[in-house]
This record gives sequence, C-alpha cells and structure tokens, in this order.
Amino acid sequence: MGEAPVIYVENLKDRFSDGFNLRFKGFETSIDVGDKTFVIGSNNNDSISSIEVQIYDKSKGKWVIPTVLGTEPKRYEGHSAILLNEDRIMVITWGSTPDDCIWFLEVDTEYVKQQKKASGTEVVAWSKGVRGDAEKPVVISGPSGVGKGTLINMLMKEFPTMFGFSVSHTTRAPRSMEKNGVHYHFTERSIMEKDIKDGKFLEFASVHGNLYGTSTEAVEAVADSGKRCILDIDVQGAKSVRASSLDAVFIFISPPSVAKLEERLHLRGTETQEQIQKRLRNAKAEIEQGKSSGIFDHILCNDHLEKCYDDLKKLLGLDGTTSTNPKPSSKGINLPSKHAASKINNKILIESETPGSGNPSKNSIVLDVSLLKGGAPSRTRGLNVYAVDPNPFSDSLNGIHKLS
Ligand SMILES: Nc1nc2c(ncn2[C@@H]2O[C@H](COP(=O)(O)OP(=O)(O)O)[C@@H](O)[C@H]2O)c(=O)[nH]1
Ligand SMILES: Nc1ncnc2c1ncn2[C@@H]1O[C@H](COP(=O)(O)OP(=O)(O)O)[C@@H](O)[C@H]1O
Repeated sequence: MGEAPVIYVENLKDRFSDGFNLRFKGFETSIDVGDKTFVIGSNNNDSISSIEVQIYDKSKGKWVIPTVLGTEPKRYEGHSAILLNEDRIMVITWGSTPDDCIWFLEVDTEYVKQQKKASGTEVVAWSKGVRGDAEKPVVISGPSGVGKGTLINMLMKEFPTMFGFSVSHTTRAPRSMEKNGVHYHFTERSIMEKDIKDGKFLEFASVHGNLYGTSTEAVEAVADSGKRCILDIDVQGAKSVRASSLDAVFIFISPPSVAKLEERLHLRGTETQEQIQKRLRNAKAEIEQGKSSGIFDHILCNDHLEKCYDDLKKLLGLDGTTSTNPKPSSKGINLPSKHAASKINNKILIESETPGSGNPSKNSIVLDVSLLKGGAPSRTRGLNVYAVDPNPFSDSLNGIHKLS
C-alpha cells in the first residue's frame, strides 16, 4: 500500500564505498532521484543544528556539494524526508515550531533547472511549506510619475490590515522623505550584486541607471504576516515575476498622456531636470510594453485619481461586494515532536508512535500534498492538514477529518 517510505540512513559508508567521508555528526536521510542520491544531514554543532545537502551522482561515481538556494530550516532535533513527484523532497523537521516544520528541498523543479542552467553547477533550493492559500500578491507597474506610489498608499491607508508592501532594495539615493526599510532598503551596488548572486532576489532590474530588486524575504515577510503582498516594480521586474513561481495579479497603470506624466514629475519635484528627461524617455518604451506584452492582467488609466483608485479596488474585489476582513494569517501544523512519516499517493501520514503497527496511532495527522502551489524561491502553499481518528469505527468519514 504505502509507496516511497521515508528512508533513515544508518550506515551510508557501507552503501557508498568510494571513501566518502560524511561530514554530518547528527542525523541523515538519503533519497534517490533518478541516478542521484540526495543526502540531507543535520549537523549538531553546539546548540545550533543546521542542515546540509550532499549529492552522490551514481552515473559518475562522484560526490557533489551543490549550491543551496533559499533559507534552510534551522534548530531542530532530526528530520524525515520523502520524495514527491521526482522533483522535490519534503523534509519534516522534529521539535520545530508549528510554523516551521514542513520544508521542501527542490531538486529538479523548473526553478532549480533554470538556476542550474544559469550557474552551470548542481543546485538545490529550499522552500518553506505553509498551510492553505494566501491571496495572490498584487504586482503594480507603470512609468515613473504615473501615480503607483499614490495609489498604493491609498490602498494601504484604507485597508491597513489587509495589504503589506514588499520593500524593495535599491542602489538609488533616498529622497528627503524616504525611510530606509520602509520605502526601500537602500543599499550599495556591490552588496546587492552579491545578494543577487547568492539567490536572495526574486527579481531585479536596472531602472533609470540604478539597480532595483525584490528579495524573496521581502515577499515572504508580508505573506507570513497574513497580509496580501503589493509589489511596486518596473515592467522588466513584472516580466521576471511572471516567469517565476510567484502566482500574482499583474496591473499596469498608464498615464493619460506623456505630457501629463511630465507635469506630474515636475510637480513632485523629487528629480532633477536631467533625471526627469531620462524617466520620460524610458516611459515611452514602458507604456508600449505594458500595453502590448501580455504580461499584465489589467491596465488602468490614472487620469482622475479617485476614479482610478475606485477601479483598482473593484478589480481587487474591494468594492463592497466581498468581505474586506483580512484573512487570518496561515496557521502552523502541530506535529508530534518525534514521529515517522510515510507516503500513500498524495497523502503523507505522520505517526507519533511506533510506525507500521497497522492502525494509525494517537495524534497522527495526514498532510495532503495534492494541491501544492508556488515553491522556491518563495513559500510552497496549499498544504492541507487532516487529523486521523484512532478509532476507525467512529462517526468521522474514513477516519480522518480536515483541520481548519
Ligand atoms: N524591477 C524592479 N523595479 C522596481 C523595484 N522597486 C521599484 N521599482 C521600479 O523602479 C522605478 C523607479 O522607482 P523610484 O526610484 O522609486 O521612482 P518613482 O517610480 O518615480 O517613484 C519604478 O518603475 C518602480 O516601479 C523592484 O524591486 N524591482
Ligand atoms: N491622477 C492624478 N492626477 C494628478 N496628479 C497625480 C495623479 N496621481 C498621482 N499624482 C501625483 O503625481 C506625482 C507622481 O505620483 P507617484 O505616486 O509618486 O508616482 P509613481 O510612484 O508612479 O512614480 C505625485 O506628486 C502625485 O501626487
């Protein structure tokens, strides 16, 4: 019945007899994917346990240390690992907090394939698993001076518990009213370039001569607070996000005319004449791309501000026809601190007591992974959690019931 059970590696040296010396002093699991074996080890150094990944390439008879992207799980007592769909390994950590116990190590997803191609090295990527679905992030693009910031501020002011702003990084100098960490993370080009190389950015682009980018962390911080994420990014950035695993709503704000755009930039008074001219030159190409590239789901013209704001609220379902209460932040999963896990089709059974004894033990739960969405470089969403009834003759359907 069960397929792909969790593998606990007891003696890897017996299995791989090429003199490989495991560096892990803690707990290891090993999973075969095609002709590669992924060994995931937790290293217990002092009080901190960190996780490491090594790959044994069976066709070449060689060990490889991959480039590891994303934020990895930290501080846990052990883990179980299960292969899903041949492209990601689910890692369930022991003794972690409820919002930090389900992780995915992507080994052959589209994102990992792209990163392997770009870097020419072996790559794996971590993504944290979260329950349920948060509402889709909103990407807002448009030329400089069109009113993106104004519209976003109006939305955040009217619905403060519903929306959270993704704070981008930029190498441009702050304007007099801008605060570091609120409007942007103002940074040095060399630091930002290194972070981009280390895979910390969901997207980045050179805009009007400066570097701008959305870190994965910026988007995750908003999602973790249970709010809907708003991204103010340029058209190139929107294109990159479209190609990424982030499932978002894309909105382009267009000006009534380039002359009006120029007038607004002059009135705003935050740029020099030379900078305004540069922004206007770029605006023409952006408007053309915004309207014709197929990147955007919606195009709104910001002629009269109030009218444009009403249109924006309408397409976000905030025109009074839907509830404007914030969604509760995604809940964690209460796992038994020590457990064993096994996979049956798209369901992972997590048992707190002796596994394989026939009946599921008390406190067992089932994770349904059939509706997973997203993934590295962001969260993996859509996990559903069910409690297992230890008494199969009780009233609940099939002995399991969904936990809300
Ligand atoms: N790709 C990308 N573009 C960004 C990001 N943050 C801001 N931008 C865009 O960079 C451009 C310039 O932004 P900014 O310097 O704040 O000037 P403003 O648009 O005139 O207020 C705008 O088109 C923004 O949408 C980001 O993280 N990624
Ligand atoms: N519909 C509008 N009509 C007139 N002025 C506007 C309108 N929308 C925004 N503005 C003004 O235009 C300037 C640029 O808006 P801003 O939100 O900073 O643009 P962006 O963030 O797209 O660069 C601001 O001074 C803002 O008050």
